[in-house]
Amino acid sequence: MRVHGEVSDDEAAVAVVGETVPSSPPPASVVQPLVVGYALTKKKVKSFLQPKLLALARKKGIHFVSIDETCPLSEQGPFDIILHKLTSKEWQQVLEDYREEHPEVTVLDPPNAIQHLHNRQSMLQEVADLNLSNGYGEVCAPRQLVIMKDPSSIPDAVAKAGLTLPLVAKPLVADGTSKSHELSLAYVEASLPLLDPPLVLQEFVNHGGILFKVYIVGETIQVVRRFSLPDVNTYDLGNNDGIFRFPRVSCATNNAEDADVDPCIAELPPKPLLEKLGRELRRRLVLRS
Ligand SMILES: Nc1ncnc2c1ncn2[C@@H]1O[C@H](COP(=O)(O)OP(=O)(O)OP(=O)(O)O)[C@@H](O)[C@H]1O
Ligand SMILES: O=P(O)(O)O[C@H]1[C@H](O)[C@@H](O)[C@H](OP(=O)(O)O)[C@@H](OP(=O)(O)O)[C@H]1O
Repeated sequence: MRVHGEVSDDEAAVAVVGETVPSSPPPASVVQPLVVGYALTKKKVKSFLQPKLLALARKKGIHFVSIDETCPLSEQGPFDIILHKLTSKEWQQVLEDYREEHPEVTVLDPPNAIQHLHNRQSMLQEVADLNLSNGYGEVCAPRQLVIMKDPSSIPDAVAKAGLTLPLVAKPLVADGTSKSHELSLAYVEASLPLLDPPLVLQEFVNHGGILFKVYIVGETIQVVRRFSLPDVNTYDLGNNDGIFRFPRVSCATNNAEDADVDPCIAELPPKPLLEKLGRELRRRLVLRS
């Protein structure tokens, strides 16, 4: 990387989304901007590269440049970092080739590391294998089962695996599409053949209707409180046929920061536990951030 550390407002380079990188070297007294090339879907550009973030980046001397996927990557840049979230096989290959040619550029994250995260089975297996507990608490994954096809086989598969209803069903592939974020809930066995494989089935875990979403970048941890599915009781179990679908249960608009909930439920998870979780997951998943 060419530049580390912050620059003052006066020194900061002007970052414009989609702007090309200046090729002539700056005077020695001017700090070079950190150039982040980004290859993101339109949806992600809209949600992520918001004016507030761009203004902050500008202050810090970080320069975002749009990558044109239709042109050779090596002819673009130079970049310090490539930030990407595209899933095609061709793009993964382009990135792998680029990484070999440009080991000095940080690719966030390397395609082979992300493979794990495109599949909920492999992603959650890492959590299940963590076996993490310290003086502050414990991290576990709900019991789960993968169904690849044939919805009519689900009741038998569930019985064989010893999973207890109700079950949540999540698409196996987590590729950033709206469909991949859909969640289904089945209370009774007769509803299970209505599900749509390939999917991961998980035991429903009562958690007081509040979820903590943990964002980790390097050593920085940010936890937010969101509304979630309410607890299930025995009445629900006997009175809900069919499949209940939830598109975005704990999305940003379901903010529960100021909700009037039992402090025992709303209390944030202990930081030392989250620090250990972040470190362990990063190591196991070979992720950079
Ligand atoms: N096993 C479970 N028991 C009870 N509720 C669950 C369970 N798994 C997920 N949920 C609920 O479903 C929501 C979506 O879960 P999912 O695992 O799809 O999260 P996610 O992929 O991290 O979602 P996103 O990144 O889209 O916010 C959670 O926010 C939570 O409210
Ligand atoms: O807004 P929060 O609560 O942080 O939830 C995010 C999800 O965790 C991400 O998985 C979404 O990104 P993808 O849709 O690319 O997976 C991401 O999608 P977005 O970038 O389109 O907003 C968000 O839904």
